[in-house]
Amino acid sequence: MSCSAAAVADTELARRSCVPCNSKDIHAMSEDSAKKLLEQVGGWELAADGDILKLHRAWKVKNFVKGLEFLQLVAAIAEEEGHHPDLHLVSWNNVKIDVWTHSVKGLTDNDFILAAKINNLNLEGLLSKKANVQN
Ligand SMILES: C[C@H](O)[C@H](O)[C@H]1CNC2=NC(N)=NC(=O)C2=N1
Repeated sequence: MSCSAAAVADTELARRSCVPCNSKDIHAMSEDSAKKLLEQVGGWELAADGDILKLHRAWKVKNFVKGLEFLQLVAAIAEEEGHHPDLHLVSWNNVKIDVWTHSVKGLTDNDFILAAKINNLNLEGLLSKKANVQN
């Protein structure tokens, strides 16, 4: 059985746990570091919000209720990890998620760990078949 490099890397990040964001040792990473880590979280892109770098991904879901189910799954991971993304359900069937570390106004490993864990969710039955290339 073959497995893509991205899928393997996703799993490595997904096995890690987020660390508390209020530590003094936590700093926003450079854009170059973020670009390197981005290769390990398929489907996510970097988005600059003013000076703040964020991770962004969008999915098209079957309907509004399936979108809410999706967000509940993400919320459970966020609570487990103590790291919380910005969640959007837009125009009834578009789930959009931004992940960033509020305390440092930028990206940390926590954001990539969370993105990898979101990528590992089983979204069977939730996504629109037409519009999603990945997951
Ligand atoms: C104490 C605790 O780690 C912090 O309040 C957390 C909670 N969740 C968080 N989530 C995100 N995305 N960024 C934060 O800075 C953050 N802070």
